[in-house]
Amino acid sequence: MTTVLRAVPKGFVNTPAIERITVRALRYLQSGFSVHLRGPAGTGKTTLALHLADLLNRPIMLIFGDDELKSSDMIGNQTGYTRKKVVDNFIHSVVKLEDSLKQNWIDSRLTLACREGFTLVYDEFNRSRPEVNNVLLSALEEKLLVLPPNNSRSEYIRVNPHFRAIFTSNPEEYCGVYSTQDALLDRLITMNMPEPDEATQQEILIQKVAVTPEEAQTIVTLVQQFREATHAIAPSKIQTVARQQTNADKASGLRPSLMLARICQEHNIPIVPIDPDFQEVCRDILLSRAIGDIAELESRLHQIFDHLSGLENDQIIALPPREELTTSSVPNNLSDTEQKIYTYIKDSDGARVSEIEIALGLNRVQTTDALRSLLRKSYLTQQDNRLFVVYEGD
Ligand SMILES: Nc1ncnc2c1ncn2[C@@H]1O[C@H](COP(=O)(O)OP(=O)(O)OP(=O)(O)O)[C@@H](O)[C@H]1O
Repeated sequence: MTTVLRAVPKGFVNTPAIERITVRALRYLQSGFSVHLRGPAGTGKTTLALHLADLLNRPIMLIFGDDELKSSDMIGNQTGYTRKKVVDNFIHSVVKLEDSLKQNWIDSRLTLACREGFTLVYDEFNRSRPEVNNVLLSALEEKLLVLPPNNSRSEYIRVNPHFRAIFTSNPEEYCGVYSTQDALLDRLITMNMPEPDEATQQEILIQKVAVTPEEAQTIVTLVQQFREATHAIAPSKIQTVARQQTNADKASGLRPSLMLARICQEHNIPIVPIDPDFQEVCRDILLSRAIGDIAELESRLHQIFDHLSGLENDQIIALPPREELTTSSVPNNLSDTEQKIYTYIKDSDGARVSEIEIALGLNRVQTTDALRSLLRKSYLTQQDNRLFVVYEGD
């Protein structure tokens, strides 16, 4: 069954940068041209395509590009037939049978959109085989959609003047993407959608996930810095086969930023770079998206946590030598677990989360809860993945 979308895309965030591209695209569509939004994964192409389609105020037909897509999925096909049988038994001894078969044609999405003047959104159209997209050539240029030969109906339909098409695509070096025929590209106005600027990404996080502007800034900056750091790790390495195996390093930072913001927001995880829970979510979301040695990536990420917490080497509050310590007592407002952890870290001159767990026989939840509380009360600080006691008088 063909579904016609009438829904208004929810939560579309407009910023000056998005507004500029929207206005340009709308101009081209209003002048009767089809628009093609091209750019890396996660830059907001599909969201903008649906927003533009909504602004055109016509029903929307949505097609997703796919290697398995066939021409018949685009234009339609003959499904089954109607059989008419007339039995003439006026004279009982003579039986006359008249049998006729009529095949039924069912319009598919492109045909319906062309016939009715709907807006077609063809998402990631270059994931379909190029020959499948050939049917679009005459529809876009001559405004005729050619149908398979059939005796009972016209072999083409005139494209309704309200018909518009909005295409989106990822760059050709992406896995599973075909190069687009020049003839099709020549009929479209292609607009490159770069990575949204930081202000746009922050605004999307604030409006979609309801994080504060400071939290949005922390997330967007962290993701951005991590992407820059991992691109810088070993450019030569990234040219290798490994690069072709994943699209992650080519994708925008917007999607991981949205994931981070949503998870932290929904699970009350403080969006602060020194928080152990926040760091774990960051590790889960970011490390798998980068290429390179996992230990090196992790160390880069921790440098960024330190940097954003103001704990970079040159900014770290120097811990005084032990003999100069002004107090060795344990603060008295701590829970039992916090006291144990505090004492252990103090006695061992700093420790990693995993060392604390093993030494004190605690599980991850107990440890991170206590560490969060100690960090919040400013009894601990973090440097290069290790926790240290902050002594009175520092
Ligand atoms: N202007 C916007 N307003 C609200 N959300 C947005 C906006 N732009 C992008 N997003 C959000 O960012 C994420 C990625 O956007 P989208 O899916 O449109 O990107 P895309 O470029 O089509 O990605 P892909 O190439 O992987 O399909 C989505 O969660 C989307 O909701």
